[in-house]
Amino acid sequence: MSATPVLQIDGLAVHYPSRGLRKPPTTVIENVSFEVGRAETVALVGESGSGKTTIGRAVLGLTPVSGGRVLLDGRDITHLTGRARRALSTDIQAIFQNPYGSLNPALPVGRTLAEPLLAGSPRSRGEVRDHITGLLRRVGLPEDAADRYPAQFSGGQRQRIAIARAVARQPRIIICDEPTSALDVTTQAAALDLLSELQTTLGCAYLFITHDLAVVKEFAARTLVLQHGRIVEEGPSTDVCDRPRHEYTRRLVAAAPVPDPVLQRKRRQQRTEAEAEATA
Ligand SMILES: Nc1ncnc2c1ncn2[C@@H]1O[C@H](COP(=O)(O)OP(=O)(O)OP(=O)(O)O)[C@@H](O)[C@H]1O
Repeated sequence: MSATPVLQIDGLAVHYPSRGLRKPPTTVIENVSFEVGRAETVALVGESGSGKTTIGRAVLGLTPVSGGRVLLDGRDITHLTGRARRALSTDIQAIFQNPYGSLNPALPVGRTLAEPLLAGSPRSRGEVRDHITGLLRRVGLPEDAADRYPAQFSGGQRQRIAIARAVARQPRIIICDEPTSALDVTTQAAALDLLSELQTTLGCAYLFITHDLAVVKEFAARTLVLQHGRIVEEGPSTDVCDRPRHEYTRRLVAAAPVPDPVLQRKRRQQRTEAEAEATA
């Protein structure tokens, strides 16, 4: 018997109100269904405006769902609000494109990282401090980073801080909405390596929203292609990237740079390890 997926999206629909009183709401997502397994990375690609971010926001409870269900470990979380929704932050986290906007500039990094920890079970100051030091080490930042402010870090370092915050309470799944697209190529590769490593050690799943097929192929086991709010193609990332069926993926593949084979091998190895641990 196969294990319950971490995330199940079943017939999801999202409508936004249209401008103008007489106009019916605009359908942005229609009848979208997919699953994400434990320690699995599923990529969500599609042209701008196809609804990728809206799906991520619906999972995070930031956008109201007008139809269908969102299940976390088999539990229906579609319409949870208030305290019940906040309690889910242990299990679902997000990393967004812009590390500049997603960290509070007025708080030292240590305080930002302490927030999710303090929101969980009670801990002493010493325990929190130790945990923060461990998190910073894990994402490759020095201990004294805790006392500095976001403005004192580079874009790549800030994204590492955002990743540290997302993994602080070992969530079941992280919604990654173009987490590397604001970074240069080297920093992007380092951030993806970090996410892979964390998946191997922590076993968290990723729903990875991106426009970058090279990233998809290296990082995600499966890929969903979205167009006008519907899934138009889905399968193992190698199939979607090597034998694209849809016009959008064909165009993307034609425009994608040739991926680095060494990096690809490393990512495949990490994925296999994470999957083996998840099924052990
Ligand atoms: N708050 C909102 N109110 C009304 N319409 C919205 C709102 N947010 C998004 N939309 C519309 O929903 C559609 C999907 O937007 P979404 O941001 O999910 O697309 P996307 O695939 O993530 O695009 P991109 O790749 O450019 O980030 C777009 O047509 C957008 O204009």
